[in-house]
Amino acid sequence: MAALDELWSYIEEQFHKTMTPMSYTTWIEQATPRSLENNVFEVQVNDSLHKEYWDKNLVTKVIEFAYAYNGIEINPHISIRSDQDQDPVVSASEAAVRAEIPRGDDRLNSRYTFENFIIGKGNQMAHAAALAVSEDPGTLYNPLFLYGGVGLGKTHLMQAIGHQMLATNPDILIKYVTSEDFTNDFINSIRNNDGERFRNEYRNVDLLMVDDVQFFDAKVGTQEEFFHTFNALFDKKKQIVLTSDRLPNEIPTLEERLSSRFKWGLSVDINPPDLETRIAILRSKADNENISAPDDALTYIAGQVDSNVRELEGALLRVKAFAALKHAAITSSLAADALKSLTVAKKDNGLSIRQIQDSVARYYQVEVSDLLGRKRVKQIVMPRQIAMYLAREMTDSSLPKIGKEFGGKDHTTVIHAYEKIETMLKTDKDLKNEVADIRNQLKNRG
Ligand SMILES: Nc1ncnc2c1ncn2[C@@H]1O[C@H](COP(=O)(O)OP(=O)(O)OP(=O)(O)O)[C@@H](O)[C@H]1O
Repeated sequence: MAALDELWSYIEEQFHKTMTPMSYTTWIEQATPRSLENNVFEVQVNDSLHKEYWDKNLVTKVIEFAYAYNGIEINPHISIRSDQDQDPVVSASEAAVRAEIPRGDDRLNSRYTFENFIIGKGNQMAHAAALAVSEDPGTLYNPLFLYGGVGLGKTHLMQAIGHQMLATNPDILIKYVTSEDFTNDFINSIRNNDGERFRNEYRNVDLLMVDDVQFFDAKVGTQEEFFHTFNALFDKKKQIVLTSDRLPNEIPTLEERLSSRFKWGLSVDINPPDLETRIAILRSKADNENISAPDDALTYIAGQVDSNVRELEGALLRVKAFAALKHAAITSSLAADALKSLTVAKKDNGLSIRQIQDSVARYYQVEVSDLLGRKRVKQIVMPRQIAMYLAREMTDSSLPKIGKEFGGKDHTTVIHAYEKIETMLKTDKDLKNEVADIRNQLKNRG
């Protein structure tokens, strides 16, 4: 093991000297050396994209470094770690010294940099793809197509590519537009009879970023114009980055020739962040904005908003404003007060936590007192977590209230139960059916 650790330290040191801090964080810090036997050097990485990058760009260097270190020729073998040994949530800014980023295109948001992007399970592949593109634009993945739900960081990652490319070479030309801007520019160019200026503006850039291509106008030849823009840039090996809320072939108004081109490069999705990542995002946001908030308050907020980072950030700002109004420090109970109206949703009227506990206990043939107790046997832990999950899903109760009604448990216990069941429901069909049964029983209660 010692030989492995020492070799890895040496390799890390060499990469540290030669890579940008952000690349080092993404490619090296997120990799784990596993073994060194018969000169086969096993390294584990997060996903197929990291593996591809390693195989293409880093393996040869590792061989060279190892040879320089002890004169032995090793054979690196890069494998993808399984889901269980994932090591998510990397705060990029922790490890990376903030790169000197010159002022870029005025339309770029200065906050949307790689340094400000928190990497977690849902976005690590998209992040790695974006970083790879910024290091090697126009060749590796062209176009890069980022897709996923609302407010999950697609625009942020896309603009981070722009910032990073400008940081590497301030002379490059970049352009960021939404698909609607493109349409308007095109229509205006026809109206003003200056098609040439329009074409110059779009076809002479090194990086073209088009946000929200699901809104591409189906009329007035816009898509035809974009088709020619795309071809012109692609032929010159200029990088194109696109975002959308879904895959190209799922956009009904998108012409087939565009949709097929959009798939030429790499399409990568961004999924909602898990609890740990949400807390890390809030912590980074709080630090950046000098908001003093204890961990449990951030955990509480992260438990309330789970599928949209923009709303998550909004919730933090709301708590901050509420604290200022009350002249009070931020705590988890203040956060609960501030966010009360967020949790009052369209939920089943009049359903109590007690009714949920009764139904779940009956369904799994356990005692309600077991659900409220602290026994850790599997036959009880699962129904208890399911009951907490349903209490969160089907009532307006706050997390602390749910915790209290489950025998005085902490709200973090409720959040963990919720997250666990939510994750399991994605893959476990039996559990899905059971939870659906209980929901139906509760809905049809007489
Ligand atoms: N992983 C992350 N780390 C830090 N901030 C993030 C992260 N993901 C999203 N954000 C922040 O969340 C907000 C919304 O992100 P963004 O606008 O990029 O989302 P989007 O996916 O493009 O949304 P839309 O579908 O509405 O276009 C931004 O303020 C962004 O900085």
